[in-house]
Amino acid sequence: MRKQISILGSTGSIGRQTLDIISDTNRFSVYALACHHNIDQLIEQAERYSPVLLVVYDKAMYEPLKSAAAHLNCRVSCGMEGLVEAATADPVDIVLTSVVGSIGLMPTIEAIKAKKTIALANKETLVTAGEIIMPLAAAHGVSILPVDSEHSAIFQCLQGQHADSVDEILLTASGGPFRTLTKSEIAVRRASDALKHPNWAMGAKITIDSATLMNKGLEFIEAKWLFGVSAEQIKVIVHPQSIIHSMVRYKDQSIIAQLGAPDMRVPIIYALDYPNRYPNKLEKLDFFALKSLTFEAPDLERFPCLALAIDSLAQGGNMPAVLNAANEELVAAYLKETIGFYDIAEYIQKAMAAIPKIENPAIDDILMSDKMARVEIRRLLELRR
Ligand SMILES: NC(=O)C1=CN([C@@H]2O[C@H](COP(=O)(O)OP(=O)(O)OC[C@H]3O[C@@H](n4cnc5c(N)ncnc54)[C@H](OP(=O)(O)O)[C@@H]3O)[C@@H](O)[C@H]2O)C=CC1
Ligand SMILES: CC(=O)[C@@H](O)[C@H](O)COP(=O)(O)O
Ligand SMILES: [Mn+2]
Repeated sequence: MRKQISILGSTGSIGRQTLDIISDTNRFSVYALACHHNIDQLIEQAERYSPVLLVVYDKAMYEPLKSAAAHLNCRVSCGMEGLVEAATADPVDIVLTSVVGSIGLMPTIEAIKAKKTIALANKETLVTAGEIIMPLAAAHGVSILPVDSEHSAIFQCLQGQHADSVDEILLTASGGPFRTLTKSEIAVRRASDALKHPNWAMGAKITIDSATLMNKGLEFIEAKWLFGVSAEQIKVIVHPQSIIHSMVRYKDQSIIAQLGAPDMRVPIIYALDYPNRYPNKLEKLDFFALKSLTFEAPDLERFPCLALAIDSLAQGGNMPAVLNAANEELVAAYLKETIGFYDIAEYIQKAMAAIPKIENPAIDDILMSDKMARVEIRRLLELRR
């Protein structure tokens, strides 16, 4: 029986690679495809993959989507209700959450309540509400299968091992495009420079996060919740080649690593077809073509966003949600070239200081904190105009 999959964010980098890799298999049927506003691409995907449901989040695009989909045999929906419908419909087995940003939180929660397997690419979900999501998934007997390459690697390194034999998680980072630059050189780099990731072709937001090392900070928080370790048990190691996708050090000093070419289709299909290893036709990693694998410590002075993310986790409560929402707003501003590289860290810090801390937040507190952080960032950026 083919598994029915809903892809939230099908028009993005992860969504497109997912459709690419599953079209080589006969394991999956596409139940729903969802996007923010790129309905032209959504229609092209629908023509090829024949989903039952198409969703556009932007309500202004609902009528245009309906007209464009008139020749297709599928339902059309919009807004958060549409995303939730895609995430919870009865026939759906797996929900791939590959939207960007904290918008992924509510559909994921509803999918968990509907007992769907979650293939989680959207790291912002666990960053903002990992403390709520993980127990919720456990209570509903739902698996959260990581798609993020490092977390897929760690998950693979943990297979068949006892949780209490883990010493630490070694989370690898490429270091991004500014790894070798001085602070004053980085300070004047623009989004067009930051968008040149050395190893991965990804969406704009995560690519900027890689340049600031916020991506590694978000992944640090994601790892804490996914694998139930303490922050002290997670070490970030800069590994510029992105061949080792992460490692686990065990208490006997054995280290298990997962390696491969930097290709997201590997962790995507691993999550979707877990525990199988689908025999795909992707390029084989050629060890003799690799010059070397190197390692460095992260520099928190040049990349303060990593320290801020770790600090938000130490503060706990709603602070990671505040950090994340502030970062989303600031990355959007950096992409528009209205702020500089180091403004991102500076204003995140300001938002974290301004928003009242909430211990043990409920989902409504998380959503409110997310909103407050965005309002605060917009206010601060308006003031400096
Ligand atoms: N790209 C990668 O290699 C990796 C990505 N991730 C994570 O996966 C997630 C997606 O990243 P990526 O694919 O790069 O991002 P992209 O920017 O390439 O794609 C984002 C996708 O989300 C959709 N989207 C955005 N907002 C909404 C919304 N409100 N409602 C519905 N759909 C929405 C976009 O639709 P539209 O096209 O209409 O704007 C698009 O389909 C992020 O959380 C990222 O951190 C994790 C590891 C690797
Ligand atoms: C492909 C993937 O998982 C990204 O999150 C990637 O890890 C980004 O690279 P760095 O953040 O290590 O630069
Ligand atoms: Mn990653």
